[in-house]
Amino acid sequence: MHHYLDQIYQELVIRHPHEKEYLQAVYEFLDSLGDLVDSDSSITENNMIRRMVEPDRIISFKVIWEDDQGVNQVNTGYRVQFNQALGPYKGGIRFHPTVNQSILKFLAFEQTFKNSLTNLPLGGAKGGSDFNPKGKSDQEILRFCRAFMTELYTYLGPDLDIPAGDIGVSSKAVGYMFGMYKRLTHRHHGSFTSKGITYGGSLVRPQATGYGLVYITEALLKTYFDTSIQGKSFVVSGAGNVAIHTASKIISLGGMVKGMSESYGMIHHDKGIDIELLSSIKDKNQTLDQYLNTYSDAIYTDNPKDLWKIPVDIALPCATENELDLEDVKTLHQNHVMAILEGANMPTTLEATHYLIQNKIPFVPGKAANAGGVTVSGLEMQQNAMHVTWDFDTVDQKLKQVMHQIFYRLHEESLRLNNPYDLVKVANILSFKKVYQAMIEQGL
Ligand SMILES: NC(=O)C1=CN([C@@H]2O[C@H](COP(=O)(O)OP(=O)(O)OC[C@H]3O[C@@H](n4cnc5c(N)ncnc54)[C@H](OP(=O)(O)O)[C@@H]3O)[C@@H](O)[C@H]2O)C=CC1
Ligand SMILES: O=C(O)CCC(=O)C(=O)O
Repeated sequence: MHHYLDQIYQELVIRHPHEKEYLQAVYEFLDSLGDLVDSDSSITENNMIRRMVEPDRIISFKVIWEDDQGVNQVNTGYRVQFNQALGPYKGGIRFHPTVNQSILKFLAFEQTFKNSLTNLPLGGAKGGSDFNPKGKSDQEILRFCRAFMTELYTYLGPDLDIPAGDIGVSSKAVGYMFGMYKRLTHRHHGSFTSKGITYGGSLVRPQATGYGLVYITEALLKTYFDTSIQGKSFVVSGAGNVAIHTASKIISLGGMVKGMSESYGMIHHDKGIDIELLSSIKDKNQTLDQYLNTYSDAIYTDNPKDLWKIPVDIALPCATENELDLEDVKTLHQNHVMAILEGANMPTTLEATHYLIQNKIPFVPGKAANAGGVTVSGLEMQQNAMHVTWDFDTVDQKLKQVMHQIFYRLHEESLRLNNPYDLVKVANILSFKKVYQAMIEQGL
């Protein structure tokens, strides 16, 4: 890494030695900026990058809620408001037992630069709690969401910070949080996205991240291979919001999804996953092995990593951070994978990312490939501000346009830099430039 950038990184290691996900995201980012720093001495003189890699603020609080047995439970809640140079803070809320400050800092950091790539006027944030919604009753989730919002609401608002959903935060949980926000503020305004359709949500928001990922996959296949999704085989990790909508869009375009996973296992169906069946298994809170009751020719294993051993044309990690490591990408490469695109945030380890770039396997990082979710969140904010509702096709077309714009800008820049197989570097450079310029112009 460039000496000056390495200095900044080493300072962060000393200040936050245990925040490995945050350090990983910052390392990947800084590692892309060397040439830019060499070409413009003002970047080192104004020291802006040092200010850019630390969040503006971290709000951390205790959440006390009552379970169904009447016992008080305690969790930790957070909101990391990373950067508001481009607009109000914006980013999802995650409920998962693994949530900690490091994970939310990495997600908020990534969100800042993802939002920059969309060209929407949005800053970056992320929040959440180590609360585990799995196995909780509806009333427990309601009580938790109310308690969480009671602590957080004062830091939110349509021109201040606008959360949305993420892992473990269903549209129901968003509704409970927004409902509490309104009780506390007496305001009904666009201070949340991924809301329900009946109270100001946007059509296409539930599908947006998955559809956006498929739109960018289409553009990549056309550009690098002059082909389409029709007849291509895929694996899609996860079986949540992003994965399910990714898989159903692929199938509707004539592609075949050969495998999907959850944290405890994976299902391989060589004739193509029946996504309606898989979704209904999920809706009934059943485990993936139930799929075999209908399709005895499918294979279930209790290791989600077996997914990456299935020979396919395209792999789409859509579950969680660091789920795709060096061994996995080597296996995919041996099996002649054509491209890998990140539906999740930072699902690929640093070593695996380097391997893909070195071996010229087209790879689109999450901050570009999964920007569809926040894009439609931006469109939801626009509709709320204008008090209008757009139909499905209108929102879908706008989403497609933004995703294609992101991809073609990255590709063009990669050609300009003579390195069409390093879209990580160009995503970081392009997103950096806009945030940097906005910070300079506002004297931040
Ligand atoms: N929702 C959105 O709009 C956006 C989401 N993202 C990112 O996409 C990813 C998925 O989010 P989302 O779909 O909303 O979350 P969900 O909670 O809806 O789904 C997550 C899914 O991933 C599975 N999973 C978790 N860990 C693993 C693992 N190690 N291997 C295989 N599967 C696993 C979960 O299984 P189980 O239930 O067994 O834990 C679950 O099926 C996250 O990285 C998120 O930050 C990015 C942009 C926008
Ligand atoms: O819609 C949003 O505000 C953010 C979505 C999100 O959390 C993400 O892009 O990771």
